[in-house]
Amino acid sequence: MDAIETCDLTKKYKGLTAVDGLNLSVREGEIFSLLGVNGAGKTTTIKMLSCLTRPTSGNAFLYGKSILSDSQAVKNMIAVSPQETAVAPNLTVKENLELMAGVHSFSREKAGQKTKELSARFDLDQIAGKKAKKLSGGWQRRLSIAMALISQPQILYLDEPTLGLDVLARSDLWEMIRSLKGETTVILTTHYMEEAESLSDRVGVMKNGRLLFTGTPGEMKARAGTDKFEEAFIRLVKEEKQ
Ligand SMILES: Nc1ncnc2c1ncn2[C@@H]1O[C@H](COP(=O)(O)OP(=O)(O)OP(=O)(O)O)[C@@H](O)[C@H]1O
Repeated sequence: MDAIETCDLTKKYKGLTAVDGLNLSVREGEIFSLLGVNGAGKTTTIKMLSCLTRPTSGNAFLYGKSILSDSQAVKNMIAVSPQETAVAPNLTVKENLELMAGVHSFSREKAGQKTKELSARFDLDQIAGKKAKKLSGGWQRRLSIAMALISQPQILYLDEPTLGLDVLARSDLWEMIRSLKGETTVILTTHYMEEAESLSDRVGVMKNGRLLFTGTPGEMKARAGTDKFEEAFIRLVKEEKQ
């Protein structure tokens, strides 16, 4: 079964069509990057898929559950790590993870167990007692992703996961994201083409609310007739008539 399937998904804001008849499928366990220049409709798509905003028309199904008629089931299977880091600055790393476990009403025992498990898995145990505000941007983002994983989501949305990070922090986060492959379906948005190429099983390119292309990074380069991914993206987006 596809993890996500959208059927003519559309969102209009007054005179503007932000997402225009999107038909997209994302396979279970893959890392799928949604690409597009500013205003292409990526965030609006993700907002609809997370039931944060209702489509004007069309529908989407997450593991067969409709965002329109089964939004509670959809919300239970997703987690989001937003662009603005979602950590509580004055709480420690451990407290942030426990707080998130509390949000999901885990028993104290389960909260402790999940906190331990995720801290160990993502090397957060060495900084468990540190306040989040004292962490570097890369570690804050790492914590934010670990917090999103507490509920064991089937689908994880990562919005610009390495925005503004230095090259080392970025490479560490890439490793973290790669480790989720096959376990959690990951949808990520990014403006860094190197990141999309390096992490994605498949990519989708949007422009003016429409999907121009879906396929592997290799297929995208072949389609655009270049061996450079960034160049392929530019060609695809520029070639499309306004
Ligand atoms: N709440 C809103 N009201 C009116 N217009 C909106 C609203 N949200 C988004 N838009 C418009 O919809 C279009 C798509 O926006 P969206 O944020 O989905 O694009 P994006 O691809 O995520 O861009 P970026 O890469 O800059 O984040 C844009 O023209 C934007 O101005």
